[in-house]
Amino acid sequence: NGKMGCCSSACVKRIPLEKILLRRSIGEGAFGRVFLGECMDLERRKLFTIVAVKTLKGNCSEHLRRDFEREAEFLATLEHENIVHFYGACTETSDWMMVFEYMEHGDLKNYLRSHKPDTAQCTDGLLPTGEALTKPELLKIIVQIAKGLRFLAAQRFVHRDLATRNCLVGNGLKVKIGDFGMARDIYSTDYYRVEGSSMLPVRWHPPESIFYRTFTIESDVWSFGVTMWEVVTYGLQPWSEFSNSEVVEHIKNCHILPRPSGCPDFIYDLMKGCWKINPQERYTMKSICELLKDAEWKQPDYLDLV
Ligand SMILES: CC(C)(C)c1ccc(C(=O)Nc2cc(-c3ccccc3)nn2-c2ccccc2)cc1
Repeated sequence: NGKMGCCSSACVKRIPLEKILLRRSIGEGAFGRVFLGECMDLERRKLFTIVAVKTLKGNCSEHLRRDFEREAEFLATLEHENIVHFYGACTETSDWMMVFEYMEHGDLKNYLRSHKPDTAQCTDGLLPTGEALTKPELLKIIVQIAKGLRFLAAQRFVHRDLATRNCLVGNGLKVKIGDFGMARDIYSTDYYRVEGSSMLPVRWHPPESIFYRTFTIESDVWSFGVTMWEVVTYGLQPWSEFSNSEVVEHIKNCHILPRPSGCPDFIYDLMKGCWKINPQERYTMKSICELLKDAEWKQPDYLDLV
């Protein structure tokens, strides 16, 4: 089900079943469930580690199991502070388990939506669960996703589904790219079932991915631009005024998302650099990280009242 890349020599750490304690379900999807749990003897000097455990339903096909194995092998090779850490797998029972680091605040899309400034809050009736995120904090989130994606690009890994729904938030506003394959269940409106093929997140895809089904490091850069737009708007739906089929038309006509109110020009210029129609003209994640390095959110808020 996932799209993790080629199998690698890295062996996956085998975690014995008796070391894993599942506490409560934190996610339910078509292909399995995710639990909050504890894992013994995972880290030195620690009796147990709080973990997120993704289970793969026991009755799934042999093909899915092979997929699962390959994904686990590949995940084990990716180590970066902005990529969700994968500890290992347990295949002793019919329900296989993948053990990940636990990110306390869940997915970034939900986190942004529940930390919006008051003004925009009352529209959807959601009560703020915490303080609104400040502009400098939004920039800090964008920088962390950029570093994670730069690392994946350096590993020649094409993600194909970068979006805030597939990023996770931990304590201290730690943000990492990673997910449990639940996005199509939890955020089904982000996906469009194109004729006969799988569900595609067309609002995050460049023209070449939608029309030629090519996915590259450069198409991930386009998705990063849309992900920045999501962060700056505290989790708005891109092209929310259009249906999926209208969005496909829009992208075909080279329309790009408008500058969100309050978004500084230097951030919107970065987005536009990710949305060049010619993939080769788009910024690289390396150049984006450079440009973000010395940037702060200088734009005072009152400017977006004009
Ligand atoms: C950022 C890293 C490299 C850590 C990464 C990259 C890709 C995925 C991924 O591909 N997720 C993913 C999608 C689906 C998926 C479900 C249903 C339909 C279509 C796709 N499953 N998974 C999944 C499978 C096993 C473990 C966890 C996640 C995750 C992290």
